Amino acid sequence: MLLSFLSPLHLSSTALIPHRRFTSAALRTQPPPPPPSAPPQSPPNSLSLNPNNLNSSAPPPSLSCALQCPHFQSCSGCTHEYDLHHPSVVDEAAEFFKRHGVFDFTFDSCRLYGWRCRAKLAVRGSSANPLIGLYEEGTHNVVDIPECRAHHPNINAAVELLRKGIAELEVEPYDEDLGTGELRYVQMVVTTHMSSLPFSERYRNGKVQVTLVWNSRSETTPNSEKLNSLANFLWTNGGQRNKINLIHSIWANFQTSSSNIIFGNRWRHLVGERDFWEHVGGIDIYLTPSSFGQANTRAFDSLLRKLHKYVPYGSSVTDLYGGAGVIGLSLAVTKKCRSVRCVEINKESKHCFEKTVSRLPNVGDSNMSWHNVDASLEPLSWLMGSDVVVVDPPRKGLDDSLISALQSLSSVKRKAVTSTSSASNTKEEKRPWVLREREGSVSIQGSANRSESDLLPQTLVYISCGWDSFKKDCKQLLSHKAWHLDKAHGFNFFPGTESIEILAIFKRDSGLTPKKKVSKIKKPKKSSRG
Ligand SMILES: C[S@@+](CC[C@H](N)C(=O)[O-])C[C@H]1O[C@@H](n2cnc3c(N)ncnc32)[C@H](O)[C@@H]1O
Repeated sequence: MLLSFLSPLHLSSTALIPHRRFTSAALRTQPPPPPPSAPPQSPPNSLSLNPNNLNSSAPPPSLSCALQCPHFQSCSGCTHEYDLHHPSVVDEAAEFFKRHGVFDFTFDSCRLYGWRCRAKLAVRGSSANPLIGLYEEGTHNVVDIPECRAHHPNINAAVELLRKGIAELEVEPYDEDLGTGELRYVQMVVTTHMSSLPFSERYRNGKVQVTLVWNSRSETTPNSEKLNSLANFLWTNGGQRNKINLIHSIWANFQTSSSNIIFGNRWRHLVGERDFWEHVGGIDIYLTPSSFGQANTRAFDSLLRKLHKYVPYGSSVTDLYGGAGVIGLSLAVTKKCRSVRCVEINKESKHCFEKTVSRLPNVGDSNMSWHNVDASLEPLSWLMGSDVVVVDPPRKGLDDSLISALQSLSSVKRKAVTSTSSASNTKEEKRPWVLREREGSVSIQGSANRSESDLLPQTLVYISCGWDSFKKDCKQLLSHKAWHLDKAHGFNFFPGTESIEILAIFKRDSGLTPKKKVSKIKKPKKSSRG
């Protein structure tokens, strides 16, 4: 049997193995959790860590930053119950960066509760008693998590509405062993972008886009009537005409495969607003239910705002592993970039890129493009022509070919590369992968027309969700003396776990041994008195 543990931690379309839990049952005290609609405040946000103090004896667990979730022992989502504001990997990270010359690593503890704006949940059990949640660790038993402390409160509210709908309409949850039943999974994604509300009320009033993963090939199969009834139930009882006004829209995804892949290829918009917008990094971004999206909207916004500080105005930026180009486009607007090229393997993101560009303010001068390309093929051609390269790879880290290209930049003979570069050579192109790439590209020409093909990146921005792969990649980049680490920051993207998001800024070394400065010996001034 295929192992498939559904974990909320990461965002692939397959289920993942949950983290091992490190906790002492004896430490578990049970004060009643505060109501989900009023999450307690996070502690002060940005902590500057002094690595010299990090080994002092650990303070006793404090309830002020404790998870206090009734599902903690059974659900596989969270692995840590105490000190949510300071996962222990932060201390290791501070030490690591200190060893590599960065002494002012900071960690932003972000929002500790109600932070998850994107969740994929399995639906099992029976129509009279549906279970909607994650797998118990090491099993395929789904645990109901109605009071999850990580979920945005409106995800929990939408799950409760779904539970009622399943019972009332006698919708059959999926049976993994038999392959029978109707509803397999549900994805809930919250948008907090409601410009009609004052900023302080937007997060709390987030609306939920619901995707029902239905066990049939398409909307024409006999059981699709039940799907429409369930969508109508949710919309009537939680849509914009209802006073609860909780649901943004309802989509269906059709999946009959017996594998552990959550989504099939067929998506249908059923009811509510089709367009889904969020606001991060100073821009409105467009997402479809099938797009990659960060689960922790607020923490991602903090990371982007920090990142803006390291990109000079008017830069030329390449955004590798760029998804729908959120990072690149956010820089295009806030830093008035001359050019932004986004490189992404998933062609589904192209539409989101185009829609996002359509709402960007004041980017008249900027050339912006999106390319449906594997970043590991011909990576040098994407590095050339930019001052700043941003990489935001999946958890496994950078592809080897990209690391080699980054290591070799100093020795690149500019002319030789630009003449063969797929990004710059438009004449008589015969290479099939380049031709395919052009077909999958979108290009928005601004008025900036300076030739940039001979630029070499001076700054590398590495955004990482995989601490182990980051350490490995970082050591490789530093070992060739091609780059040095300049700054590093951590963000609490997944409170309750040992995963943190890293923003690291590397600067390129020329590869030349610096010439010794000839010190000018000042002649002593002659005293006017002789
Ligand atoms: C962590 S996500 C980051 C997405 C985007 N930067 C964002 O914040 O929305 C990693 C992205 O890399 C893409 N990806 C994975 N392997 C790739 C490759 N070899 N070449 C280009 N993109 C790739 C994935 O499809 C995914 O969209």
